[in-house]
Amino acid sequence: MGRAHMSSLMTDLLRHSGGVAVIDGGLATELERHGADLNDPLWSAKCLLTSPHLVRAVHLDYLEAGADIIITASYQATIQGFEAKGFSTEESEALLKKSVEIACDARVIYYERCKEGSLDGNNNGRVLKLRSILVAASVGSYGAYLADGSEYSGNYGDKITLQYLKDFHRRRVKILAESGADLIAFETIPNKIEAQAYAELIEDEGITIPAWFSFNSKDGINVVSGDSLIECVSIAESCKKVVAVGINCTPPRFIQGLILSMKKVTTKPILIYPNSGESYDAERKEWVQNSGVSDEDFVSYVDKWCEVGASLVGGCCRTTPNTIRAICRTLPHRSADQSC
Ligand SMILES: C[S+](C)CC[C@H](N)C(=O)O
Ligand SMILES: N[C@@H](CCS)C(=O)O
Ligand SMILES: [Zn+2]
Repeated sequence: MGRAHMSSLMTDLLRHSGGVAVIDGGLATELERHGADLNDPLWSAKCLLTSPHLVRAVHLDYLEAGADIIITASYQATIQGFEAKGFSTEESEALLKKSVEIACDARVIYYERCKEGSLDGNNNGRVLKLRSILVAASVGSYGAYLADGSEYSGNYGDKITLQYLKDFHRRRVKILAESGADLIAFETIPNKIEAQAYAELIEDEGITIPAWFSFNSKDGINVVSGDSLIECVSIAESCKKVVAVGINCTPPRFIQGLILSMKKVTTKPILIYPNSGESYDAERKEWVQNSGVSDEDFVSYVDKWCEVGASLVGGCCRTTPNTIRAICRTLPHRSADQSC
């Protein structure tokens, strides 16, 4: 894929979707809501082994809720993590590819349903609209691999160098880039060193699909490690293969201020997919109940986010297909053709 084509992937999607594209909601927590047990070092990637059909069904639910981009179940899928479970390197690489295949299968099924749905005219509230859909291959941070909630602290210690992080992610990123995904979603990036590692890696390895960089924050000012958001976003800004930059898995109340900060240093499309605002107990691998916002409250922010500069909006952990459906309904250019 040439450079021009890389940047046109996102501009074309935004043009087709009327200026704002919709990202899916939390995949992992939706799998959990359907009964999956994620209390495992692989977290959601465990479902690639135990319940691929459920992963596909959840991708489909998000497409039928109106998402234009679905994110694969590879957030915590690493070759090192699979090998620790006894899989060979080849098997581990195949599991990474499988995460993308499942999402691509869901897209094919969705397009078939669109054709059938437009024939029988009864969509039961589902969005069945032939449109551009992108599959984003998730890459969670080194902290996610540690499976101790480190992606909410970003404190890796002095031993974890830039070179270490590049080597940790290298093979996984190459496999995902060649798996048929449309782009790579570097998500929940907790610190500057990991952003730098990704930026160098995609250049050094000649990665041929575009990427987005998405950071998380717990104070509405900096990224979770305390590193400057401005410096983190500047790394993304200087990387030509990065076609969007933004924030995910962060409470909705912080988002508006974070968009305004990012706008000072980026001209790239800004993406926003906050969590429900609930907090995560990393030791118990459980969410602290009743600490978040309702779908209505979440959606009440969306217009403002778009007004101040967000071009891609969705949800992260503990948001559901209902959240995504509500986001689509609130976007004026989409509501008219929701039930095609
Ligand atoms: C974004 S957090 C909720 C992801 C889960 C974490 N890496 C864990 O394994 O507990
Ligand atoms: N996209 C990820 C979560 C990132 S915090 C997933 O739901 O698996
Ligand atoms: Zn999340």
